[in-house]
Amino acid sequence: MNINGKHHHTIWVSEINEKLIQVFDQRYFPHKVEVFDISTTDEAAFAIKEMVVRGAPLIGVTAAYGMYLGCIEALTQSNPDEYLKQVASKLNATRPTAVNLSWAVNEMELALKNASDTDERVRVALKRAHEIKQEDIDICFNIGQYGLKLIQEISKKKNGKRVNILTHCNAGWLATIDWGTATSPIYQAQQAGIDVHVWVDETRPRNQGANLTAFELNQQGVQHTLINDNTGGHLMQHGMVDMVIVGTDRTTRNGDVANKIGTYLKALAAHDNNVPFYVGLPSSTLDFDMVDGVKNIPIETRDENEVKYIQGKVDGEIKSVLICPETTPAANYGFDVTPAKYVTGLITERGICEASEKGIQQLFPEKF
Ligand SMILES: CSC[C@@H](O)[C@@H](O)C(=O)COP(=O)(O)O
Repeated sequence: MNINGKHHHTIWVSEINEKLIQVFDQRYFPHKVEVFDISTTDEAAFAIKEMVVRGAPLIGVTAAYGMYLGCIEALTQSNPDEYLKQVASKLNATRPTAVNLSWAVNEMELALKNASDTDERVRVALKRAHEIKQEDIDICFNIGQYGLKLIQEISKKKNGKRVNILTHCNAGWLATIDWGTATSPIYQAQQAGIDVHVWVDETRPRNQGANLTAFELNQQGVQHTLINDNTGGHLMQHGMVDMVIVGTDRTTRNGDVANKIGTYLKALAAHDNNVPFYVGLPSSTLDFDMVDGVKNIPIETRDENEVKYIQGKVDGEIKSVLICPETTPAANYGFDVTPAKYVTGLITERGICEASEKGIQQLFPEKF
């Protein structure tokens, strides 16, 4: 999608140096558009952990390129195989909830199995990382095609009147490579000429809705309104939300959905008000080995200062402001799990299915 009218992906290999991976530094959007350089595996791990890049699919692709950098670093190691294993563990340990991370590292390890020597490994790793990146673009486009049909149906029912969609956090193109998951249907609806408007949850504590989703919708010219995190229920009670679309960091084989903290409360409000609640996801976010997400999905906890301070622009400078007594302790759970029974459907690259083992199996029989 575009920034200031120019098409970009969220991650790319430098045109002048094949050993340099570059990303937008998402810690500073919307105030600054800055590029962050990743030329070592430590920098790749830092970028994921510190949320220079974030969003499950982009975390996965960054880890894939991290493995490629690992293959380059392994060239000068006495035990390259052992070194690469350590790189895989280091990347896997950066963020626990998004399963795309371990999925991508595993895909890279599978591709590297057949490489004959360390030089060959570097070539294979770069090729596979490029493929994973391209696959994500195609997958997100397809999610958009299926999701578009849902928006078209609502638009038709409303005789072309504005379709109001609520989203939480950022499952937009900034969380992927292009298109996004939750936003892909929205962008495609906009391109199809549908009158679409997005309620953007600010998404405390890190405000990915305010900082990222509002930024990217604004850049694409999609009508949107920023709301604080507690507003969705009220809007739903008053018929002001036609559907909810969110992303996910891990969805279990029975359809339980882990996503940014606060998603569960939106699902409860949607359920109580008969508002359809959809989840857009690539199959790399499906954890086919796990059931009972509430019990089993590891939930990331982060630094309490993310809750105690708010980052914003003051007099032209990005600053953090304390919003509570300095000694008040804060809890910072990054994600919650919405049980499958509250999910109307999963929008995947292969179509839309029920959030259940049966529904997922119909689309991905080879995984069962
Ligand atoms: C397509 S992105 C899906 C999810 O990763 C997204 O909704 C989300 O919760 C992102 O959380 P973040 O902590 O910003 O990485």
